[in-house]
Amino acid sequence: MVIEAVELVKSYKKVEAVKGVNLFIEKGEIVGLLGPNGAGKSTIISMISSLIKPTSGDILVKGKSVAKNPNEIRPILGVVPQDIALFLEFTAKENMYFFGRAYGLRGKKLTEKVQEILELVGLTERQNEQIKTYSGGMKRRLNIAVALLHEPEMIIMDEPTVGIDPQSRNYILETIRNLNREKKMTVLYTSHYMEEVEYLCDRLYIMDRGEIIVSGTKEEIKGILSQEQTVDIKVEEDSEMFYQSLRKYPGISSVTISNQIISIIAPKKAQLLEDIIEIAKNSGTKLLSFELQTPSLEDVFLHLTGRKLRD
Ligand SMILES: Nc1ncnc2c1ncn2[C@@H]1O[C@H](COP(=O)(O)OP(=O)(O)OP(=O)(O)O)[C@@H](O)[C@H]1O
Repeated sequence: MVIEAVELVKSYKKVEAVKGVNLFIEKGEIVGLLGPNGAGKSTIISMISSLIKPTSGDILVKGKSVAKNPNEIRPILGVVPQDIALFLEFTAKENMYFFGRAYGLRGKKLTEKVQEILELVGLTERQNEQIKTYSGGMKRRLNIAVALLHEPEMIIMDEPTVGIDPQSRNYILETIRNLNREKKMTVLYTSHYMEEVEYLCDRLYIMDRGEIIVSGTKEEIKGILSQEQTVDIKVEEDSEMFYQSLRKYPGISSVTISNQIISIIAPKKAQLLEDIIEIAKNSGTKLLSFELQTPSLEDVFLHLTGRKLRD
């Protein structure tokens, strides 16, 4: 096991940011930590990387307590923070040399490592430009490159694709996949984008308000909704009465509305569509279409919390 968190708690004066979290990450896995803003993801990462101390509980990295052995643990982990931690006036290459030296790399080894990693994140061509001229996505790619310089066994990424262009986002996702497949890198990836976690991760933990609300493989998690189905109902005009009547339908666990599409999570039963048509008729609502969806991780979150991941 590379990481094990046991009954991890972090309290601030007014908030209990992490409330007794247990999680583990095995060697070679890509594990996702998925949750909305404020769920506690960054706090967990800061505790794993020994930037902040847990209020109680412990984190073991390869069996050793982070709190007791921070200096032994840092070389094992490459941490990519949410904020860009780079020198904007420097070129990408200069930034890499600066951080490489800070990690103790010198001479040929440093030169080779810098070039290898710049190639990996797709910045070889632009390495001699000051990074203040870079796009947000390129800066994030360099941020990842810096975290890989000391050849960590595991990389921990805190929402590395927030606010960047789709091309850089895809590049980052592919880079992580390749690192895992080709270099057997263990990865902890946090995000509030369900699609990214779904694409990348073998196993995941879904967090909300400081707690892990569900964990398992994607299939296991979606299996929670195996007795239910998601139906998108398109209506001619939004109707409060139709919406409220649907909410009262037996077994319905969620009803959300956006742009004339009402999405429901309801029990799988043959009569469901007929019942919806009846409810629509009684509330004078004209239905335009139905679409049955396979449940997504977003639906599981909605089912468990009654809220959307990105509310
Ligand atoms: N230094 C701090 N002092 C007080 N409260 C804090 C501090 N750091 C985090 N919190 C609170 O702890 C909770 C969890 O925050 P955290 O940043 O870990 O969430 P997150 O899931 O990473 O969300 P985001 O994606 O917005 O970073 C939030 O309510 C936040 O306001």
